[in-house]
Amino acid sequence: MQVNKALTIAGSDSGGGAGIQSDLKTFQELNVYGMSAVTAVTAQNTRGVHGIYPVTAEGVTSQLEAIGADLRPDAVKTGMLFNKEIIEAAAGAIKNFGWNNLVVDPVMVAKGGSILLEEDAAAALKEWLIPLAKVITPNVPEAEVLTGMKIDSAEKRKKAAEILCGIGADITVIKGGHWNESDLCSDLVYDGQEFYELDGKRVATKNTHGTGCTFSAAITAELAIGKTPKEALHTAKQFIQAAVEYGIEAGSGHGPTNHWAYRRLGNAKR
Ligand SMILES: Nc1ncnc2c1ncn2[C@@H]1O[C@H](COP(=O)(O)OP(=O)(O)O)[C@@H](O)[C@H]1O
Ligand SMILES: Cc1ncc(COP(=O)(O)OP(=O)(O)O)c(N)n1
Repeated sequence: MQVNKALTIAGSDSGGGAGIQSDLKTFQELNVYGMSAVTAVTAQNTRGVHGIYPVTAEGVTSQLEAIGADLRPDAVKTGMLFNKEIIEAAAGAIKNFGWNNLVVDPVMVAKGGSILLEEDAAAALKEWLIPLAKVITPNVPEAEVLTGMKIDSAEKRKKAAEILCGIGADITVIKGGHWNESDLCSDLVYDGQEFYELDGKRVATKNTHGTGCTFSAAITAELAIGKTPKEALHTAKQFIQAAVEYGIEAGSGHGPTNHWAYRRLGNAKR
């Protein structure tokens, strides 16, 4: 049986709600075979991050070379990369293997405030990784770090998206989870030519652990099966909306999103 394949280059979340665990569950739900290169092991639960154990850059390169030598991912995403050595290793392999169906989720800080990207590594993201990206998916605080501007109005959100496409991303999505728009939770898209919104309803819930990982993994899965970026973004937004609406009550902190809600609700068109 021929299947489409997607690769996540990201950190492990022992709690299962974010990171590679979230990405692989999302790939599976969207009928895509999932592969992973682990960048860091985190000791994490719904209450927060208790420890971070990075993999060496050599270890990351080795995983990527093993995948690249044998399996051909149809799309690739990056999540938590933790430091500039790992960013360089990931960008090098992505370039060498010509993995140009690339989604970059520039993960920086976990809910609860733990640092998932060292401070001096944001420049490496801009220099080495973002120029390779088909889609980049910062939340508002991440877009602020990457652009160096405060985003406190709709105009500034657009300006930031233009700057990020200027750095080299084909498409920038500035996500709306941290953007206070009353009962809306829409994400702004800029494709270098036009702006549009992925419309969503804000769900009043604490169970939002892993929203960004799940959303970017859904985009990656859809690109892997050959959807256009616009189609992939549309489906990913429906996927995350369902995953948040039916968020899972687990643990005493921020529970995870529900990866199977989209399929169980009968939204899957395939
Ligand atoms: N409370 C919510 N209700 C509905 N959608 C949400 C909610 N919070 C986040 N989302 C959606 O989840 C996705 C991830 O957004 P965000 O939470 O901003 O990312 P991150 O997890 O990287 O901080 C976006 O599509 C966003 O609109
Ligand atoms: C291992 C790991 N990777 C990424 C994150 C951040 O995930 P995100 O989807 O932004 O969700 P929150 O942490 O904000 O809930 C993570 N926590 N762990």
